[in-house]
Amino acid sequence: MSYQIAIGADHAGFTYKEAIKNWLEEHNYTVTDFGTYSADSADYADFAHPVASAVETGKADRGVLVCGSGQGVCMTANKHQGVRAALVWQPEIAELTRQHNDANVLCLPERFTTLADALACVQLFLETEFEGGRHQRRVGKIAC
Ligand SMILES: O=C(CO)[C@H](O)[C@H](O)[C@H](O)COP(=O)(O)O
Repeated sequence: MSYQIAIGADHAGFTYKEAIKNWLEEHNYTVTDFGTYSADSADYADFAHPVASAVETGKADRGVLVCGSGQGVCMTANKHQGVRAALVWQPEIAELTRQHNDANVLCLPERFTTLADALACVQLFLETEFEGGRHQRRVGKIAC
């Protein structure tokens, strides 16, 4: 069965969201695109909540969100139970947040990272395994 990815962005993340969607589809992921669907000004929470809900309810295996700084989508997604949304701007951080934090939603800042780095982050986020062990204990302490 194909891996399900929920994706979303505001206007400031629209260009990278489109490029990431194309990359995911070229690599045989199944993508649900929650918008936005143009570069017109929009509110990041309107797209981050549906993506996070899809991960929270198991309708998506992972989520990818993009806004200008990555902050607004990340704050919004982390309001959802079971969602561990990580703000990531370079590939090494993408790898670490999978290995150490078992992140299930990737938040990217279009205004502060290159598209090449953003795509590398997506690839590492999807292909890197959680290490468990001491990190499992710590992740277990996040929920309150
Ligand atoms: O949520 C954000 C900041 O925390 C995002 O970067 C938004 O994309 C940004 O605030 C949008 O700004 P704009 O001036 O309305 O384009």
